[in-house]
Amino acid sequence: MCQQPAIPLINHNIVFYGAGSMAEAIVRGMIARNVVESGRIIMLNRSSSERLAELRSRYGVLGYNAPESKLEALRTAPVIVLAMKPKDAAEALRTLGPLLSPDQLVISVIAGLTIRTMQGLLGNPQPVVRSMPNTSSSIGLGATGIAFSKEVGEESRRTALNIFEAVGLTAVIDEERMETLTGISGSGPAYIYYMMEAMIAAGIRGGLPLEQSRELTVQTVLGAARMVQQTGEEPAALRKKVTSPNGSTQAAIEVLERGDFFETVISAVNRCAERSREMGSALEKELH
Ligand SMILES: NC(=O)C1=CN([C@@H]2O[C@H](COP(=O)(O)OP(=O)(O)OC[C@H]3O[C@@H](n4cnc5c(N)ncnc54)[C@H](O)[C@@H]3O)[C@@H](O)[C@H]2O)C=CC1
Ligand SMILES: O=C(O)[C@@H]1CCC=N1
Repeated sequence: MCQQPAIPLINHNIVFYGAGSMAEAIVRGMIARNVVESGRIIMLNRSSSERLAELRSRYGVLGYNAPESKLEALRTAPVIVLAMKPKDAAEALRTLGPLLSPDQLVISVIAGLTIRTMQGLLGNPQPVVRSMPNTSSSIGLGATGIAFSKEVGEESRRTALNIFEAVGLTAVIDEERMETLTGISGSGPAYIYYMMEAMIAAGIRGGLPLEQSRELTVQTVLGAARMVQQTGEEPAALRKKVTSPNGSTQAAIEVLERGDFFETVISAVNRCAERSREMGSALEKELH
């Protein structure tokens, strides 16, 4: 279970600029861990007041979409988390740049958006953090990659780490590795869900009721992940322990091998990384 800090760790306002799935996952995780008071979280959305009302009632956060309140929140927050889709990022950064003072920290969760492009679109060498979290942050089991611009001081580094450590594991990495990390942990939950969809479907086709097939699949994935974590054994070693010579598992693995499962997963991770770079290049073009 998560430990609950007695005193909220974060005692300043955090603005989420973009109030979609990823912003909600981080906010939910932080509030569940009690690391920040909900009144310190301000969520901004482009237009949907229903979405903000939903977030306010679910988490007790503040939510603004009126232009003046948004600008005021952006001007004054010590920390701004950029959490819109890449296609909306350039316009948002251009709006944000002139509002900021040099001590405000901008943390992006946007896939592909580089530190250089961020600072270029802001129009100044603002301290910025490039991060790549995942949606499991909402239950405190996130995995977040973090890279800092050279302008980020020790206190701001700690601030960014506090946010993401509150919602899971963090890995400080060189920015050049961020696309690979996106391919593993940023998008990774979707690959596991896809695998689970297939396992559940197979159970149903084999005659198991949906609920049973679902429960068995969930427990299997959870148990397998915990086994790797708690035993410290390599996945390959644990796989061997399940695989009796000439048994049922071996037969199943042979089918996966015929489908080139191992290399297919690696290709998927590589394509994800490449797509992140493509999105980053599209944003970089906005500089010119
Ligand atoms: N969903 C995921 O699993 C992950 C997403 N990300 C990144 O998070 C970012 C957001 O993704 P999602 O939350 O999935 O998208 P989403 O579509 O659920 O949310 C984006 C939100 O930003 C709002 N928005 C757009 N422009 C705005 C503006 N100018 N001012 C205020 N609000 C604005 C939209 O109205 C929308 O509510 C993306 O850049 C993505 O690369 C990163 C890691 C994982
Ligand atoms: O699919 C996307 O582009 C985002 C980035 C990582 C997870 N979702």
